[in-house]
Amino acid sequence: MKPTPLMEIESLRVEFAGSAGRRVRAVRDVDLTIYEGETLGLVGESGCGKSTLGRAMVRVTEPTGGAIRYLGKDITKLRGTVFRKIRADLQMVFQDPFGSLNPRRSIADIVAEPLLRARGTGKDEARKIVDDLLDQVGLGREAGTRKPHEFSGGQRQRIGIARALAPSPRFVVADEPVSALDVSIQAQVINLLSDLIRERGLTMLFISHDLGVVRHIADRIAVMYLGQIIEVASRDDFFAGPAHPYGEALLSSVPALSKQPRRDRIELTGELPDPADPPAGCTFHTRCRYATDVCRTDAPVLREVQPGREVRCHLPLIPVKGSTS
Ligand SMILES: Nc1ncnc2c1ncn2[C@@H]1O[C@H](COP(=O)(O)OP(=O)(O)OP(=O)(O)O)[C@@H](O)[C@H]1O
Repeated sequence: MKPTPLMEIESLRVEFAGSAGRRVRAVRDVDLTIYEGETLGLVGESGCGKSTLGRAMVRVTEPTGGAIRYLGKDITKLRGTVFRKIRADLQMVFQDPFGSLNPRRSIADIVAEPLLRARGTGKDEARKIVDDLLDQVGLGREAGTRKPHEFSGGQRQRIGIARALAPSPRFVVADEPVSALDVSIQAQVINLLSDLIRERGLTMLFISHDLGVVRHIADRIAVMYLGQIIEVASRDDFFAGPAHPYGEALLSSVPALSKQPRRDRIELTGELPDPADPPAGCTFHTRCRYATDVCRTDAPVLREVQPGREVRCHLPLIPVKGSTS
């Protein structure tokens, strides 16, 4: 059966005013499709634009240009009640559960809030939904009467997840949901998210700089570099060998995941260039060990090199379909 696109991002741009009148192009003409029921892992170094893209998809951050189609409908210009209804379908789990929970309110009120606001659910029904959710995320309904400071980091992230799921969303952006947690707790929260994704048929954008975490949860991987998507592949294809030199370097830097012998590991040298002033040609050429003249002058486009596999590179590291060379 052909997968149904749930979110289709077209030429999406997000720009911020930087210092000295410069414009930070955090998301640059991104095209990306997320299919119903899948978890897409979005990876890349800090500052490459992952959070901005995720936040723009659910319009926590307003895009500067381009389209975000949710079930075929562009939601970038929607306002008022029409948007509020759709907004309930699109939720976010944040990295820092403590920072995103109001310390003075009870857990039941915190979890119920998006349900009452976005769906207009009655108080009694909301209470029942909240109780069930607190059970489902493993805290137990008794947790509803307590306050955020009474919980550990992992428990607070469970509260954050319950709150995001309260309005029964179809699409969830999880932005580094386990990076603030101890490694021993990370696996528990990832397992919980995986169970909830399966039980509820959720579609998810899972943002992380940690490839080890992404490998446990994502069906497909999208790699971002300086505001652009530079590779999209199934999880198995990506971990078997990325097609973009940047993905290769990222994977090579995680010894436990890399298939390369130690002596062949590739080091990613140099800083991420300034997003307000990206290099000409391929933006990765300044750090790429394979770069040739064309990479310094011509910007590559994101193209399908094998079925289901896209790469933005003049010299991909895998055979290109239809190529005779
Ligand atoms: N509100 C803002 N105003 C100005 N610049 C911003 C703003 N938000 C993000 N940026 C800049 O946009 C670029 C992308 O940031 P973003 O947080 O999306 O990256 P990221 O890949 O999610 O990194 P991290 O994992 O560190 O959050 C960075 O250069 C960042 O400094």
